Amino acid sequence: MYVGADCGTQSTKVVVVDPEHGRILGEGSRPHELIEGANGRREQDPEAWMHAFVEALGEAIGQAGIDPRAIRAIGISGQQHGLVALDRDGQPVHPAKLWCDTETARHNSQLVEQLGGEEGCIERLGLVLQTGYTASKLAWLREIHPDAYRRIDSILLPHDYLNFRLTGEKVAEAGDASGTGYFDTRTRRWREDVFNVIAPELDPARVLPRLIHSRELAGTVTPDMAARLGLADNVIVASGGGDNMMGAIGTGNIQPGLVTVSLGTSGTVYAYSTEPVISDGAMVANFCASSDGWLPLACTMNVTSATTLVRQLFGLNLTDFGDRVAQAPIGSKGVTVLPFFNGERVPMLPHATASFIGLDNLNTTQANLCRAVVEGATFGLRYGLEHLGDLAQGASQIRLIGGGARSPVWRQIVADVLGADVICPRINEAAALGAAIQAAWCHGQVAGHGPSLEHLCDRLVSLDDSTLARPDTQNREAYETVYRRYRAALEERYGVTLQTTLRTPHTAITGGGP
Ligand SMILES: Nc1ncnc2c1ncn2[C@@H]1O[C@H](COP(=O)(O)OP(=O)(O)O)[C@@H](O)[C@H]1O
Ligand SMILES: O=C(CO)[C@@H](O)[C@H](O)COP(=O)(O)O
Repeated sequence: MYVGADCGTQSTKVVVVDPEHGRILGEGSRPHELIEGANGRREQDPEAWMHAFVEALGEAIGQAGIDPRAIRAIGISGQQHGLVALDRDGQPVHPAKLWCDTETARHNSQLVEQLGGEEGCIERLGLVLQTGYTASKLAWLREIHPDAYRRIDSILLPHDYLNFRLTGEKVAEAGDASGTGYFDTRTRRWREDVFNVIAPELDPARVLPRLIHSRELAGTVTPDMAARLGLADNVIVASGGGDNMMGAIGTGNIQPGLVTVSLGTSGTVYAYSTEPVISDGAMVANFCASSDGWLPLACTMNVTSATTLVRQLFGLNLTDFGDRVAQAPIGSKGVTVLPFFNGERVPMLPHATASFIGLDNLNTTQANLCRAVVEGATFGLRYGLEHLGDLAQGASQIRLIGGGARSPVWRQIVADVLGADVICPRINEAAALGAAIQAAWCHGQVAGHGPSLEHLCDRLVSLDDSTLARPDTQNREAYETVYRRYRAALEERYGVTLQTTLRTPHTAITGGGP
């Protein structure tokens, strides 16, 4: 049996799988609290992740009805980019600053400038630094909390931290390391020179974790932790990876031709590539996959975070919210929402706020506002998809994951807006499943005779035909007009247009929206 856990922004989800029989045996989840403050501060206590993991694991094992001593390996997936800075006793020097924190926008702009602008970033890192990435969080800590900064002994990402708590080892792999901003995503190596620009007082050779391949072990569960979790001795902990990298594995997106879209707290759209992809701008991040290869990705910051705000404003539960969305027509009777409640990454507007545009005395209804926020969040993903150009446009199918994918009406909106067949895996918690699959892969690699990752994905990633949504021709046409309205609002309010060129060593792809 193998365990996969995904430490998302809102909760940690755990699955227990039996790859031999291709079965998911149990699932569990526990929420985490978000510490929010002025100026875009969004932080979490790393201890809360550990607590949630332990509780969710207990629930998943209980549901599976298995003896925990039958578990062979664990894989951890985690929200990307969070800064977990530890002192020499392994204690956080400050709460973890998260991917969705925009307090560090100024520090990010300064770093981009110091590195020679967007071109300089691409030359050194293979991508352009964004406010959400780890780098500016470290620069912020250095300036705002110098005492905490001085106590830094090691720097980890959220999933690296959970690996450390389980094994006592401080390691990192390329997928999640891609989002730090001090890692070259083409050569899959730390960029010590860039790290020195961000944190000149810290020695990267000492504070950065050792890099391992994603098929390698992070370590084995320590005896104390094994006793706490009821596990057998020497349970393996796989390298794990960022939640999007694990979502790719958990949706079988490990070779070119598929697109995965996640409707989580963030929205992400990504496609596997066998080569690094170089964008001439910041919209597409040339991240590495947590298997082999690369995972060019566009991330928007306001998906279920935005829909939840509107849903809660009207005091609706998820079912009633879905009903309201279904009651309104396409285009929400002229209401356009730019849902940038948290600021935004794609397009790069860290200081933006949300806008409700076109409200009048007839269209200001719960149904129109609920639908408009869902449409706005989905348009953001289309904008991201357009930046992925041919990498995404040739895709045969979109595999839809994340909490929002549970909504049938939203699935149809995604199919109509993105213009492709949309289907969900049977297991909604695809990142946790991907982590379990990676754990089984890694376990096999250590034994020297394990199944390939492709084989494991074939066995464990199954699609739920009842979730299939196909684009409807009339709806698509209607959405072209509504999407143009959204883009016009984006341009008018923020001067944002779509212009990007993606390159691999062999191709040049120009993305172009209407
Ligand atoms: N049927 C649904 N319709 C819309 N949103 C939903 C639905 N089910 C769950 N969600 C939302 O999904 C979010 C959780 O998604 P998840 O992918 O687990 O997030 P994360 O990984 O970022 O913690 C919550 O905000 C929840 O309200
Ligand atoms: O920052 C990114 C991707 O670059 C986000 O996708 C985070 O990885 C958070 O994911 P969710 O909690 O929304 O799953």
